[in-house]
Amino acid sequence: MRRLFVAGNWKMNLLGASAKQLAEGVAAAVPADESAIDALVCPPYPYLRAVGGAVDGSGVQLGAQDVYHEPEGAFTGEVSADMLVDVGCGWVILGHSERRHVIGETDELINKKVAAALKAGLKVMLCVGELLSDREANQTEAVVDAQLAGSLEGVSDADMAQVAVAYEPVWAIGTGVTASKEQAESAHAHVRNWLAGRYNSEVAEATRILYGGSVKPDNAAELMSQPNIDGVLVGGASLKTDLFVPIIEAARQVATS
Ligand SMILES: O=C(CO)COP(=O)(O)O
Repeated sequence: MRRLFVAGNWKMNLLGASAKQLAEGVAAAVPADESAIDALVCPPYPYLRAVGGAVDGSGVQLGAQDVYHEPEGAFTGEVSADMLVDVGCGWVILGHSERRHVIGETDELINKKVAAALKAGLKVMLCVGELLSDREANQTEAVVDAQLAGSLEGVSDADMAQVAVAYEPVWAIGTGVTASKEQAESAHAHVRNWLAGRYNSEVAEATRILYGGSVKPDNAAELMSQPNIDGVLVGGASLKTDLFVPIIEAARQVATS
């Protein structure tokens, strides 16, 4: 049975005081002995330590939004996987559509980052998802397949225990347009099928596939009730305690119903 996973991607939002306050609010909703669900917050790099301190002793895990693949050296502005581990991160988001489409990251670069993160002991939340134009051209599955294949090149069956996939259709991110539960479930089932083909049925069954794209308290339970949707990666609604905590509660309700 896959454990439902609620993750917050704070993107480039908040400042020190508001980040700490939000983290405290989320921590208060997830006790250290939380048994039903997993919860994760991914603040910007400068606030990792403070947010890590605020969630320490709760059931909330800490993650970063990116990493660089080189271990150390003359890479101005970049942050290594060992640095993320050193400041208390357990997870890193990789391949987010904003990094693919705004910053211009390729599957090849994302693949190097995946390898570096896994080598350092970080768990990876690998994001994939199609543009609206891809969906309209009936290319959703081909695009997702290519992203998975490129990003997971060289990642072993055993490594996959440390990887979760987030399906985030780009047209649903920050737009208020959520994929319908049928659209999301269909894409998730496709990803699981891809995992079964590339790896095996055990890996496919065990890997968590999260949905991301305009998740809100009022659509979270419906999405997470789908058989292949194992959680949500939340952007905008993860920035407010009174939106993110109800999504955590929705997950708990689905998990225990
Ligand atoms: O990109 C996302 C999470 O990584 C989703 O963002 P929104 O929830 O703001 O649509």
